[in-house]
Amino acid sequence: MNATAAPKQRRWTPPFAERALDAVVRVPGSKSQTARALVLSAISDGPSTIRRPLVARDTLLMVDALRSLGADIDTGDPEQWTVTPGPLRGGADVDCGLAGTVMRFLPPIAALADGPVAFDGDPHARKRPNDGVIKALRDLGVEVDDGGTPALPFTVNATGSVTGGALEVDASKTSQLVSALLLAAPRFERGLDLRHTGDKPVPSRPYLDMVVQMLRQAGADVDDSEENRWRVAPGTLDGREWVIEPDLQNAAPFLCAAVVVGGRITIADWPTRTTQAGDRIRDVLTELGSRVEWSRDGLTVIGAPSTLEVDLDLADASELTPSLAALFGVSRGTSSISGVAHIRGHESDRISALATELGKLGAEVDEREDGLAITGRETRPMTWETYADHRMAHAGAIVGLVTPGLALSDVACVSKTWPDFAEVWEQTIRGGGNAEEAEA
Ligand SMILES: O=C(O)C1=C[C@@H](OP(=O)(O)O)[C@@H](O)[C@H](O)C1
Ligand SMILES: C=C(OP(=O)(O)O)C(=O)O
Repeated sequence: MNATAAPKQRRWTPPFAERALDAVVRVPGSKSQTARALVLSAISDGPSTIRRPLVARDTLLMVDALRSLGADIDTGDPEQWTVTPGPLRGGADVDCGLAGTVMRFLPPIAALADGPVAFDGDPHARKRPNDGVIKALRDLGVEVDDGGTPALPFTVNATGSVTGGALEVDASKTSQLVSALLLAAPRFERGLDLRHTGDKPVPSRPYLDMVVQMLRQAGADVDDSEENRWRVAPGTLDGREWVIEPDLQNAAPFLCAAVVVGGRITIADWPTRTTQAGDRIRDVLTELGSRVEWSRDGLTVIGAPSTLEVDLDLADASELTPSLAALFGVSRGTSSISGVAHIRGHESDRISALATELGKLGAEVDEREDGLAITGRETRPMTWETYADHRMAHAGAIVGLVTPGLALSDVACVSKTWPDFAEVWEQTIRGGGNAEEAEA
């Protein structure tokens, strides 16, 4: 199977949970850290290594794209990739798949190449918002040909350099616009003085701490002391060793499973300090009444099915929405999620997709512009549509724990960030998890 091609659909019946859970789960590396490490390594002055990278469709698409732009990337060892930068060349065709990180992070890098770079992706990727990136590049003096529609497909007509300087953007649809510009900024002749001037706040803020931290680790001079303003000095970046943390967003469905079914789930190697937005799940599950404990192995959640009544603003951790909405859809009580209007532009319109599927399941759902209120009711057998969205598949797996006769229309979409998700989920629910296997 070609790991970067759009996956062929596979129907899946997730396991029904027969007993309380007791498992240690090892989740693969952070998508967001792997993407940033790849980009920074490709524009550094020397070679880098990336330890424990995420090996999945999104990051392999990033690898392919950076190779076509001139980097030499060795992915032969899945535990450690090496990146040797080369001059950025034009003439490349970049396949973004459905990866927001590729479609946003790479156009500003492509603008530094010595010729045109064309971008396209999966059918739904053409619907994801990218007007911010295109407008920002034009405001920086880079010519972009989008055929009149500011979304994929488009071509960045690069000429080898970007002047940079002061720039205002509206990043309220996606934080990735800010991350994208900051990643390329050290290579702009005058660096970048970037301001978010939109009426609404930038969502998913922890990802901006992540990009600033990683830029500094690579030797960049970044000033983020003023709210909604980031200043990056021009300069070179150092090649280095990156160590990627486990992906906490991908851990979330497993932790939610402990609450739905009862029992304990440990996620191995949970970082004690992190900029990952998914770390928020610890506080959320504590607020929901679960026990959350650190141990030598990692982070353990001890859950029990109970009535859930919370109102969560998930603006900073919006990718948790599908798993938590699924949890609310199979629990007693009414809970709500707000602050996530922008996830209508994620891999699917997640608010509408969740409202539709949870409604079919039997839950009472109030779909709002920026979230959902959900009251769990008795569930009924159904086909849970996944909309080519990995996190909708995670949500379907959660509701399947207590819904006999539920099948997912497609589980292959999980290849975006974790090709083995379904197998690990089955092992975990049936007993054991995957940690011993990973260590063997
Ligand atoms: O920078 C990143 O790595 C990401 C930022 C977030 O994007 P949004 O700001 O669009 O939510 C997040 O949802 C996405 O999965 C990864
Ligand atoms: C929003 C997501 O991804 P992307 O990086 O494609 O925006 C996600 O993984 O939930």
